[in-house]
Amino acid sequence: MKLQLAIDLEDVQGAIALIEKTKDSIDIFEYGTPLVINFGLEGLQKIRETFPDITLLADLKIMDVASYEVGQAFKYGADITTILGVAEDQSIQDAVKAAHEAGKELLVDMIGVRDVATRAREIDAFGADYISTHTGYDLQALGQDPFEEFSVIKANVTNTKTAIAGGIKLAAADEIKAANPDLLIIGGAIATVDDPTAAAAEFKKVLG
Ligand SMILES: O=C(CO)[C@H](O)[C@H](O)COP(=O)(O)O
Repeated sequence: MKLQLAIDLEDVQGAIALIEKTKDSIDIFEYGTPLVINFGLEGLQKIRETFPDITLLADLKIMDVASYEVGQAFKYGADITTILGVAEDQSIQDAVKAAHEAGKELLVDMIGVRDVATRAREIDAFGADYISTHTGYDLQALGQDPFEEFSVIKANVTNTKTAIAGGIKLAAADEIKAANPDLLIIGGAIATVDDPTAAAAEFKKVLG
């Protein structure tokens, strides 16, 4: 199981400091959607220049103009970018093609998808690299978590690697182990605690 740290609530210097503190324990660093909105892809580029060798995911949550936007993520230093599962089939197919032609990877975020089983089978057939269940902050606030939907996704894909995200804490270690995703995406439980180095190391020790 790979561990991805989602960096959502920092500025670019804060993101750099967080990467420095956690890089011994983290496999993939996510330049989160709020950073994309606040600092653009120039912020991503600065992180890439600072850390040439880390694996970087740009969480663009693409909805349209897929080939162009996927290309921009990679031009500014990403190794992986994201498109929404609710986007048009054509957009997801274009995004997969653009990512693979660039020798990079695409993650499909299933946030907001209603018929998860059917869409998971379709995403699998499109050849995406990762498919992620994602309980967003707005539903986390209502007490929801991603584990039930994750099991539906896992049961409906054969080739696509699975990822899980949405308010996950280390207290859920047993559920995480049972779910056994290829990629575990953690934001606040590492990024917003007093000692991110220790929190990341603990996740790696228990689950990595
Ligand atoms: O994509 C996101 C929000 O849209 C977050 O990066 C993702 O939910 C992981 O963060 P957290 O563990 O804090 O929920």
